[in-house]
Amino acid sequence: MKAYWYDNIEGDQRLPHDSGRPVTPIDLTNLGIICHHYPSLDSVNDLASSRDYKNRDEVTISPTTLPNYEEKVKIFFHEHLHEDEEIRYILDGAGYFDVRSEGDDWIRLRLEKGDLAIMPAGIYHRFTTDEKNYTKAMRLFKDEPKWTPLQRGAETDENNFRKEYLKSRQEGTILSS
Ligand SMILES: CSCCC(=O)/C(O)=C/O
Ligand SMILES: [Fe+2]
Repeated sequence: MKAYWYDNIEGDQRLPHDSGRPVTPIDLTNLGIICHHYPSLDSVNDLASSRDYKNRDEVTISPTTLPNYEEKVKIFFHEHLHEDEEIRYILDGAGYFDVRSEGDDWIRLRLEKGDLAIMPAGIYHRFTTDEKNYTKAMRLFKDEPKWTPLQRGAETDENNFRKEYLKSRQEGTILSS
């Protein structure tokens, strides 16, 4: 996993957009983000049990495998939040998660095969593949596999999960395990 400040230069979202300014693990911890590199599924299974995640699915984001690819890519890259923690494990290929910093700037996380990221409920973020247009990811869910993105707007700023997230960041109460 590599983390850096996004360069904000207009253009293809799939390009690295690396400003050259690195983001430290402490910056990520302060946002409530946890990253691991797990070469085998055993560690993923252990993490799933320890956080009581009962379900999972796999998604292959590429033009040939994902129905309505172009539409989905747009939805993934539209800034949103979830009311659940988001855990993603990259099984193959690579992709970028952009997450909002405390000052509302974009931080880009490049995840490759074996990388796992946990993003807290309420954090604003978006996702894109890289230029190879291929990300195979495992999505972990506590209960039924459901994926509900709430696009950023006045309503999500008032969302209780968003408010809880901001509160927890002030208090530093999200555990970084
Ligand atoms: C790489 S998993 C597909 C994208 C996704 O689940 C998500 O929540 C993007 O923000
Ligand atoms: Fe998401």
